[in-house]
Amino acid sequence: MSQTLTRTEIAQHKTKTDLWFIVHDKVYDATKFLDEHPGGEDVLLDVAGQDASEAYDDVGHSDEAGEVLSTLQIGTVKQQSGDPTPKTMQSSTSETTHAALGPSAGIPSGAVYLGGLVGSLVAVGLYLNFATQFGA
Ligand code: HEM
Repeated sequence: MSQTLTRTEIAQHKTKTDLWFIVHDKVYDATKFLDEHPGGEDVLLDVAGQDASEAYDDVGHSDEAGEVLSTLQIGTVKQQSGDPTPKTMQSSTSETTHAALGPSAGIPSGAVYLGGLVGSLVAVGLYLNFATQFGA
């Protein structure tokens, strides 16, 4: 079967008797598989109607699991302009933002060093002045 389904449509199938989810842009109907899942039905209910790609990969499922998964496919995800950006894209964007802020943020270290040096010289000067006056 190769129907294309929107994320909004998929999100409506999130009950024990009607359970879909997405793994890598493919849509699966896991309703019949709920009872058989070696990892239990709760984890599948947790991702019902949602994108389960990360959760599925995190477990390190076997090739056998992948074969079962492929028998449950009912379609693919229809890409829409309002869809959330993939995680990898988001993190690279925020890294760029940090990098852009980096050089302009904070005081240059040279200025801090110079400030410290001037401060020390003033302190030594005051001490010498004091010592000369009072003969310490
Ligand atoms: C229809 C999709 C899925 C299929 C066909 C499937 C299949 C399997 C199979 C065959 C196993 C036994 C171990 C292995 O062969 O890798 C397993 C274990 C497991 N799965 Fe899934 N799985 C699916 C989805 C998920 C999802 C979406 C999650 C997490 C949200 C998940 C979490 C787990 C966990 C926690 C285990 C237990 C591992 C253990 O006890 O060692 N599974 N799954």
